[in-house]
Amino acid sequence: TVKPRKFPPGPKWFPIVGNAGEVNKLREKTGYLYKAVKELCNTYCKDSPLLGLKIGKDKIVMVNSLDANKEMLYNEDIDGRPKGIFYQTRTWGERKGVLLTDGELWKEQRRFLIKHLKEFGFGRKGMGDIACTEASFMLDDVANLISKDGAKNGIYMHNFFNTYILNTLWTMMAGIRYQASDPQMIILQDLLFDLFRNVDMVGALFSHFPILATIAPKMSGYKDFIRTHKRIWRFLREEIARHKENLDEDVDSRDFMGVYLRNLREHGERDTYSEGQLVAMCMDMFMAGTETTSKSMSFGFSYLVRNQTVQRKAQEEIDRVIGRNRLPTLDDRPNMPYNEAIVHESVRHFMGRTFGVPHRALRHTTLAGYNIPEDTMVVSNFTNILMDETLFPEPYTFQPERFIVDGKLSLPEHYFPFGLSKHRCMGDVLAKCNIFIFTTSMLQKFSFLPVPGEPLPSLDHIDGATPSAAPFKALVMPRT
Ligand code: HEM
Repeated sequence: TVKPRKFPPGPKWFPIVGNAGEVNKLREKTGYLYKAVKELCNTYCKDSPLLGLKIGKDKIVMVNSLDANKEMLYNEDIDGRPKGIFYQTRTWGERKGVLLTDGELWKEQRRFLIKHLKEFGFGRKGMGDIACTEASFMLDDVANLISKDGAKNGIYMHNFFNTYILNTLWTMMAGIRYQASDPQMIILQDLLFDLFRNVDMVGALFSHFPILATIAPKMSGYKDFIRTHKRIWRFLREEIARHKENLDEDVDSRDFMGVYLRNLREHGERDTYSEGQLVAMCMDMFMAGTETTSKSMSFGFSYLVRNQTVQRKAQEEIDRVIGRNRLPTLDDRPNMPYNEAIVHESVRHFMGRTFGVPHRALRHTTLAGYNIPEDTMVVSNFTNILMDETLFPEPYTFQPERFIVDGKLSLPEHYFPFGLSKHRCMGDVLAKCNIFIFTTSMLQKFSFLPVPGEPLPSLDHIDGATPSAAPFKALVMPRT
């Protein structure tokens, strides 16, 4: 309960629980974790860019200003990822993967993943082709949906993109795509939904209070966490086994599983390379790459339905640059600053309602003049940057124009929703490619209108491990 010397300001720490009670109360009152943090900042750190908390066993520092975030992201002493039951149990008690690891394993495996995805998946052509193929399937599905009678009442859009985003990732990882109605797709979506439920950006109840995993496994979320992870490990291991069986025949297959397994067969399990590591990396790609992208798109579309002027401008650019006779490709992107700006504005609205992936102080260090003890969790509060009205005027409106200067796309240096420096997002290129291809393909073929007699999509969102646009429908009309 005694705060370390010069620890960032924040509420008083109570024995055992720390500030868990106060944070929870505020979260319940405001409905959102980011609003709870904002209220605490207003009370305790008017003159400080940092808020210092303790939740159960964890010391947590929220980084609230632009400058302090840059300082933190470039400080190598804060390049760790949190340790503990939550972060290890997800990978059967060992630290594996690339999203929540640090040290040699993270460095080596991050390098491998980036190199091979560049060659086979993230390379412009491979990635663009996968997105375009998936977009065609998506357009067919929309056409089928709106040919049905019920479509007159609008189509739910807030989770519409999940299937297609998931397919682009799964194609790169395992060379597989599923129809939206395929039982495997339904299982996969269900697994991911469970994976995100009951956790937030800084962990779960049992990670702050590990004793609860033993004495109250159900109530603390531990039991569900284990159950869901066992299911996802099984799902991935089954696919890995299938890949292993076909490794000799599929010599040309370029998916990540094949590449990793061939590497293991050639050099054996060694250093940081293992089949378990492959399972963990696939899980990380799902966790980091699916909801982030599809939810950015649903925020984007909720605003496009609200703001028909933006939609019309995007369609004018699509008609002018591409026309109606062929689908958009990545080659069109440099000629379409307005649509590209829509991509960035969609991502801003998503990240502007959440926190970054937590870092951990690897050793005692300082940040913005405060002491940060070893093992403190340090978290970027993206709301304070991406929704700051001095940096992004009228932040809760959707204005692609804010990213356009003299007719060209121009991103300010305070726009870094994918992070900065060594832990920078590994999927930003893929995310931007998918959002561009999917959004322009949809807007080329269809218009998305408010449903007559129903309210416009709400500006409120649903809190969770990642924020979701509130459920909304659009009346989808083919463009003539
Ligand atoms: C709109 C979509 C996305 C956003 C806004 C986003 C944002 C971020 C952010 C803020 C981080 C943390 C950076 C840090 O800790 O300093 C991150 C890390 C990461 N992202 Fe993304 N991401 C997106 C899509 C993706 C996709 C599609 C993939 C994979 C295919 C992906 C894979 C990763 C991985 C593996 C990391 C961990 C990197 C590391 O620690 O070295 N992300 N992302």
